[in-house]
Amino acid sequence: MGYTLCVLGCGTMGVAILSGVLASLDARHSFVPQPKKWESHTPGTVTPQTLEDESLPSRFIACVSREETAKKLANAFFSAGTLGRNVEIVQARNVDAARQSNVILLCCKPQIAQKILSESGMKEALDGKLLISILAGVTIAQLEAMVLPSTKVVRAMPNTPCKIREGMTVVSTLEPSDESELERSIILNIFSSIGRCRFLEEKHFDACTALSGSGPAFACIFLEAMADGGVMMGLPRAEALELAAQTLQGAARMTLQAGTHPAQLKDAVTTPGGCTIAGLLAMEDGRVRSTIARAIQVATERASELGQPGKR
Ligand SMILES: NC(=O)C1=CN([C@@H]2O[C@H](COP(=O)(O)OP(=O)(O)OC[C@H]3O[C@@H](n4cnc5c(N)ncnc54)[C@H](OP(=O)(O)O)[C@@H]3O)[C@@H](O)[C@H]2O)C=CC1
Ligand SMILES: O=C(O)[C@@H]1CCC=N1
Repeated sequence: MGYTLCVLGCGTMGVAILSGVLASLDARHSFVPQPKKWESHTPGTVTPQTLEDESLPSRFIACVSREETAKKLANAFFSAGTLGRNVEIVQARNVDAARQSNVILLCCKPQIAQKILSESGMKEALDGKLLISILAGVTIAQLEAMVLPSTKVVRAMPNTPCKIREGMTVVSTLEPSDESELERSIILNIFSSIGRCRFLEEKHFDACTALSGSGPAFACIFLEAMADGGVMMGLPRAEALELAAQTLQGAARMTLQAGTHPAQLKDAVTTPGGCTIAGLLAMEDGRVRSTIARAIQVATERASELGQPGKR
């Protein structure tokens, strides 16, 4: 049982998603399976058990255009050592790969989508299938214009931490229908196995692209700057990075797990007349909040241009 998952354009994000999904399947299968209870099953109906089986990938195809990239991918997945779940790496054979697959994850650069989706035979290869696009700025309407009406197009905006199963993915909302039950399950199985996943209306996608898609880069600037400060004050570089990274992770987890508001967290650290308030005032003097918020604004505006041929 299980379906074939094809990654069309398997670069940084394709590898991150596939690696995370393979690791999650390994984790799932490392448990000793419990004997399943017999349950009545009317043919044609979808029980939770069959839904689960059908919504898990069991075969993986990764597509690239260059031989050099294919070789790099083979090494990456070989060294990942996933429990015998091989990834078939194909070069310049997108249509054939899509034909053999049930779910297609479009992970190429936004400007390559038109070229890949208009390859001879691609429309037919995608007929009746689920196409999940992670492309920044390319809308569902634009993608639907490139495929047959029978292809179900969904957008997702993941981020690089998917690779270690700490990702954040936003998926475009699905209209409730019988078919969307299995699609929802497939999408959730992919993205919630590699981090957090939530559905949001497509109108929010450019903002999500900037905030969580680009966000790891912004967070790394903050992380590096904190570590630099520690180095300036004499801490060894490696320890300074460890302290900064774990501190950011701790603060983020307190917000996510305990639901504590960041302002409350900040106030709890800030002893009156102490060193934290001295540091906070220095940050405010540097307009750190508006700088960070403006970065998200500018990145959102740029994301909206990435689907427009004249502005890429
Ligand atoms: N990077 C990120 O953090 C995020 C990126 N995104 C989105 O994900 C998409 C991919 O980004 P990213 O992974 O960084 O990009 P990469 O450049 O790393 O990956 C693109 C991949 O597409 C392949 N490719 C190019 N042309 C073709 C073709 N004709 N047929 C098949 N494969 C092809 C390339 O292979 P080859 O080298 O062989 O050409 C490469 O492996 C973008 O649309 C981006 O907007 C979304 C969220 C986060
Ligand atoms: O920089 C970009 O365009 C992509 C989209 C989100 C993260 N990287």
